[in-house]
Amino acid sequence: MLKVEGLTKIFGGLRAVDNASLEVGEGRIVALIGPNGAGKTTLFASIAGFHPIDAGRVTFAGQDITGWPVHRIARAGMVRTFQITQPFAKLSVHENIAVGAYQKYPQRAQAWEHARAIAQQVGMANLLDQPAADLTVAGRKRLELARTLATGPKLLLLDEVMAGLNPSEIVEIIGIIRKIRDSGVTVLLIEHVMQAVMNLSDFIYVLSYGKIIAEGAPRDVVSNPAVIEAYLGQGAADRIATEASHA
Ligand SMILES: Nc1ncnc2c1ncn2[C@@H]1O[C@H](COP(=O)(O)OP(=O)(O)OP(=O)(O)O)[C@@H](O)[C@H]1O
Repeated sequence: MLKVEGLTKIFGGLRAVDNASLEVGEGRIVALIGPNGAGKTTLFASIAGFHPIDAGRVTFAGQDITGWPVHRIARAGMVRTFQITQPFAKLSVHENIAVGAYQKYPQRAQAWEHARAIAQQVGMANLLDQPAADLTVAGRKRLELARTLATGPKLLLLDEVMAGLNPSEIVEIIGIIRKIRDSGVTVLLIEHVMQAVMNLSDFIYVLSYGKIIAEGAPRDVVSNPAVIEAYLGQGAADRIATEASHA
């Protein structure tokens, strides 16, 4: 479904993403993890057309989409969420979701009904009439998810949709994301909540200083010494192994 080859994005002198390659197969949930500032959001934005890239190629659903503008990529079926959610505060939850739904259903009545179905899918059916401004953090995260989902994507790029949620809210959103995948939408997600990453992902890529330093099944990736070093600093993998042998 998505293939990224050798993507590089430079800001000034900084290689925020450095020759990164990844693939997301149809129907999968793939995670992109890495320490703060590793370049995850930049990679997402570059894939989805928000930044011009300095090198590399992005292929989506069989088409070379490198250099396409955001709206054309979105129309082709790839949409992203934002870490900082910006709903239309004065509009209701229903209206906010309908804004996304219009891209798929130009007729008002259909968009309205589709928005209702999406609200149901993300557990917001009882909040339809609330102004977005009144939502909790968890509610705003769901609304962001709903707005993008309402556009009818083939591939959803989710940027830290669990940040700021409490443990029970995380469990709920894990269930929602799994259901979204089961409904036929492929998912690529950036996430710091490891419980969720381990629980949800079929495959993980690890980014550090702009480079993909590891990839594989969740269990293999978290025990990879290069990944432990990237998160905890140089020598950490050895220290953990030594402590484990003394335990
Ligand atoms: N528009 C920009 N202009 C200049 N530098 C940028 C820009 N956007 C990001 N950067 C820099 O690129 C690097 C990667 O940032 P990015 O936000 O992609 O990391 P991240 O892995 O998503 O981090 P986090 O997990 O904290 O969200 C950082 O050093 C950041 O300061």
